[in-house]
Amino acid sequence: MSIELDSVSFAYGRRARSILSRMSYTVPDGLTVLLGPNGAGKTTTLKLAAGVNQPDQGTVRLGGLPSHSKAYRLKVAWMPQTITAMTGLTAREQVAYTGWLKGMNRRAAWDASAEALKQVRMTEHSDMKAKRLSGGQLRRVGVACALVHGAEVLLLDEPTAGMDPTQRRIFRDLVLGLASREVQVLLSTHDVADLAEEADHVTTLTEGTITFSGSTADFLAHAPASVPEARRAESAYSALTGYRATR
Ligand SMILES: Nc1ncnc2c1ncn2[C@@H]1O[C@H](COP(=O)(O)OP(=O)(O)OP(=O)(O)O)[C@@H](O)[C@H]1O
Repeated sequence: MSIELDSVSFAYGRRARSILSRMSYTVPDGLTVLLGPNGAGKTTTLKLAAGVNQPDQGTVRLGGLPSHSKAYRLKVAWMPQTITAMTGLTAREQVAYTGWLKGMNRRAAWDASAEALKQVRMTEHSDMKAKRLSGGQLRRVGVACALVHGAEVLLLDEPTAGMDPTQRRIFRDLVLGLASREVQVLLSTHDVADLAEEADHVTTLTEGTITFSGSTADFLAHAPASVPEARRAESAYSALTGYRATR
């Protein structure tokens, strides 16, 4: 079962220009990296896929469930670009609270919170006030919030932005582990080197248009044969979009 955007159009406001026009896209299985430059429409696409925003035209569905339904939102978890630490709450309380908001009872949310924090390797910080966590730690709490209610699809918006190389590595291993446990993951980034080579699929978005969606092998095949292995993802991205990759 996959999220399907069917001929979706979206503008921020009635008179605003359309950010997406008749976009059709099926989120692939496994781990997909959504690549695109600043302003390409990655966040907009993820918010539509999460049911946070509704399309002006077209439909967003998961196995027949429309994205405005509660059942849809229970199957899908979205991690926004900015995670807000809740004043006064510990990391564990913040994650449990998110589970409770998703409809879990208090006990289940409390237990699931510990499990989700374990998955993101934050157990030792679970009793720290969320406000006192570092940016990278707070992002991991954000992932735990996305994991807490056992969603089938995780939509992660620029989850590695602002992380140092060590945190990036921890995060990369975490995401790879999640996707291998049969959770569908769609992760946006403008850092091509991030995960593109380890992902199962790559989708590129340029000015609101999907310019490529396919297997990672097919994506990398767009790099000229002469390009060294370490630069293949960046080169394939430039060949497909005309944009230089950023780091
Ligand atoms: N709330 C908003 N109101 C009006 N316009 C918006 C709003 N959010 C985004 N936009 C516009 O929509 C377009 C796509 O933005 P979006 O955030 O989806 O891109 P993105 O690919 O996620 O970019 P970034 O990598 O910078 O996060 C941009 O032109 C942006 O200015």
